[in-house]
Amino acid sequence: MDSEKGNTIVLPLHDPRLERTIGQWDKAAGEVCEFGGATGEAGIGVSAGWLDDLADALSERSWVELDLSTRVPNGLLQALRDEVRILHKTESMARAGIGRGAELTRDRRVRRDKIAWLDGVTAAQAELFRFFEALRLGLNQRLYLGLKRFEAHYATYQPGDFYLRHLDSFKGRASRALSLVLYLNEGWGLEDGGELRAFRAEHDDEVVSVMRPELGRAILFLSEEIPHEVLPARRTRHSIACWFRQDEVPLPL
Ligand SMILES: O=C(O)CCC(=O)C(=O)O
Ligand SMILES: [Fe+2]
Repeated sequence: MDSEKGNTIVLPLHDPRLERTIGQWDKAAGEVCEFGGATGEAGIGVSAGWLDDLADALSERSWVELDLSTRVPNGLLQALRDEVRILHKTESMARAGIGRGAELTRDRRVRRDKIAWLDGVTAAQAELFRFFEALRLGLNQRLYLGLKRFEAHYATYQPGDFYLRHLDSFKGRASRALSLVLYLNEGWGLEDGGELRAFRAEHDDEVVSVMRPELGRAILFLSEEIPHEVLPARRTRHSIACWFRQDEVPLPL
């Protein structure tokens, strides 16, 4: 049992901006749209060519930076940002831990963010989950990762909050295989800090990517390969972290 999940609050938001997003997935997808939405009515902006590019980048260097603002409708990004803001303002987010279940520890020396798990119930989350599912299926076909499911949480870092260098998964656990972080902050400047720094590999100090957590930007990386850290934020910083997992039932990290 994941004690963190008990703190999730679901807000039944109706957001008219989302209605405009139906059909925009197709537009964003370009010529080929591989997967329909769960109900079949809305195509998703995940084209075969784009999946090929992602798979190539992941197999060559284990990470890839993405600008999802050209693929994910802007109304959806804004609706997700509004959800996390409401969760934060209503103090509905719980202090994040490290590990799971019996191994869960909340060590403020390591990470200071607050989180709320997504359950896909609001319209915005349901749409985002269709996008994650299309990614899962498309990358499984190309990389044989055996991704069985995904889990995702909102995270909020307040000024001064950080997350020290870590791996999202330990080798051989067959749990979290692929990490995706999607950022939800408009007008994030260099002076705002809070960058994600990704390193080449364990025991390697070479920085391979520095991400400013701007709305719609995202990074995808192999959970067991790429150590990363969140530098101290100087402004409230919102994001969604998603992990594609190889286990059918939740196991510790
Ligand atoms: O928010 C980020 O940039 C990364 C967060 C992270 O590394 C994590 O939650 O495991
Ligand atoms: Fe991480």
